[in-house]
Amino acid sequence: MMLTPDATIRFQDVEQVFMSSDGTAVQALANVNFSIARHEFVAVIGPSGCGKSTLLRIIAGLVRPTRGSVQIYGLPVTEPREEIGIVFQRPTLLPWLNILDNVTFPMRHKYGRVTAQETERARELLALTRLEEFAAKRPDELSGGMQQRVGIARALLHDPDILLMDEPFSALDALTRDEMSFELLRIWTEKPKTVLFITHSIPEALLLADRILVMSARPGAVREIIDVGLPRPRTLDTLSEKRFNELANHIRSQVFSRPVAA
Ligand SMILES: Nc1ncnc2c1ncn2[C@@H]1O[C@H](COP(=O)(O)OP(=O)(O)OP(=O)(O)O)[C@@H](O)[C@H]1O
Repeated sequence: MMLTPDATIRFQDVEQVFMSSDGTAVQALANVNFSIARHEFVAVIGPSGCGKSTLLRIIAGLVRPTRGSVQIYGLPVTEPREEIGIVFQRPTLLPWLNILDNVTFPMRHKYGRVTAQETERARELLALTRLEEFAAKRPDELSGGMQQRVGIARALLHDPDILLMDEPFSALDALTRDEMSFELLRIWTEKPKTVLFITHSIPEALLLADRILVMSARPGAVREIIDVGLPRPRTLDTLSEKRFNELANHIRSQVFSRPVAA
């Protein structure tokens, strides 16, 4: 077995079977193998229901795989871990708290209090996500894109080394979505992290990721791992590069074509 010494996240022969409410077994993942290196940005793309969120929830320690193992820094995942931050599709902010208190809320929830240092850090993160002027506002005074940035600031508060993002921009309009992608790249460059980013958007995956994991339809398995290899920093010009379009076409054919029957 080849060891990847610098692997931050490692899936080995992972299989996931769920029991659905009517008692039938649903195989969500079959034989998933891959590794993510430290501070690598990996996007996951694949048909609806192929197990992308399940993959993320296994890394987060929220689901135990039926078979196989997942390791973070060489240790099996047995429960949620401190070094992980998660950003979901919608940020679920608390409407009665202002933006600053929403960012520090996980600390208050977990430890019953927020230290001056954490508040200071939350302010820094609001600056990083370009929201410093909105610290005292309530969530409903912010646009969808701004609320999503609050969700990102909140996930970064405990300075996680690993960031798991489950379609974080899918509820946003196309322009805001592009803007958020560049914003995320800027944050990731300033504060490098290992990122697993689930998306349905091929351009988004190409713009952001070092590698793209293309999954096959349920039961989900890794169909192909693509080295994006587009130069960084990525800009709007990246979208019109020849390689960008070639890769986009290739991924499209992978996601939409059915596997050949054995
Ligand atoms: N807790 C659960 N109990 C039963 N079935 C589940 C559970 N979680 C997920 N599944 C099933 O596992 C399969 C994979 O679900 P998952 O949400 O991981 O897919 P996905 O690729 O993220 O989908 P989408 O792109 O539509 O968000 C689906 O068929 C889903 O119904």
